[in-house]
Amino acid sequence: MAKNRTPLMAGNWKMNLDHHEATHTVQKLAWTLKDAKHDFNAVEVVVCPPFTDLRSVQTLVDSDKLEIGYGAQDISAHAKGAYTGEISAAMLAKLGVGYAVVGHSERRQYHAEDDALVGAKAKAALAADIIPIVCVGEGLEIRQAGEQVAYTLAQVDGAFDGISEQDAARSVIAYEPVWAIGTGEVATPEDAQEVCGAIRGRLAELYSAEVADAVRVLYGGSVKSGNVATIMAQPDVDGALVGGASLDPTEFAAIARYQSHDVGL
Ligand SMILES: O=C(CO)COP(=O)(O)O
Repeated sequence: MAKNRTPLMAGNWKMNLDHHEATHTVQKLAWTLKDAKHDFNAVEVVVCPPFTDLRSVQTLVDSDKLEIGYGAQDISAHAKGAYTGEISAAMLAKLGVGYAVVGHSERRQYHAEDDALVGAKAKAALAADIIPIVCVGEGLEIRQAGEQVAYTLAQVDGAFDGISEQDAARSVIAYEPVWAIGTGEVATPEDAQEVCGAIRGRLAELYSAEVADAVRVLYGGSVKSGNVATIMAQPDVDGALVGGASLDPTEFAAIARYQSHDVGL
């Protein structure tokens, strides 16, 4: 069955590239895609730089009328007030931010974020019309025990608890098996499909067939231009959340076009 969801290619830069480098990278990405006559309506392209880059990226995107979207890597669950170091959804919305990654495994691991907090962040994003990219995925031990589906679906249940059908329908979920992040150990297309398909099935149970059909489920973990096409061929994979390979604009442009690009990554 043909997918009727617009694929989304999102680059998570993590803690890389200052605001000067961000400007160069987004410019080069835009030019490369323009040269290739990329249809941004056919495949959406988004970068998620560090917070300190967002204003520069906004200025560039606005002044050059780029079709590249941009998102944040995290968002506060709180609206405002005495939360030192946090960035609110309203502040991000003011910068034209369209997406926010929530619950990335690195935040779960290093900042002890649990499903309840991830859900609260997703709700804060949605309330400001920012689309949350809710990250889920199992670690190596869970995978070795064959528990990846149950584990990941429990994360989906927790993160979407209390989120309305309408809000769920415009959310994005990224399945990122922790063992495949930054390791070069990409999940097989079948591994990705197994869990992405199960996530869609769970959305149908939690909400409705319409919500399950609307939500974009991304795969993330060592995605490169050389493996993106087979991953994207899976029926329930609607895009990729790309870490390391998104720092190279030529490579990320190739990924967005599902085309192999030999940069030796
Ligand atoms: O964590 C990731 C994206 O959020 C994946 O990172 P890599 O693409 O570097 O494996």
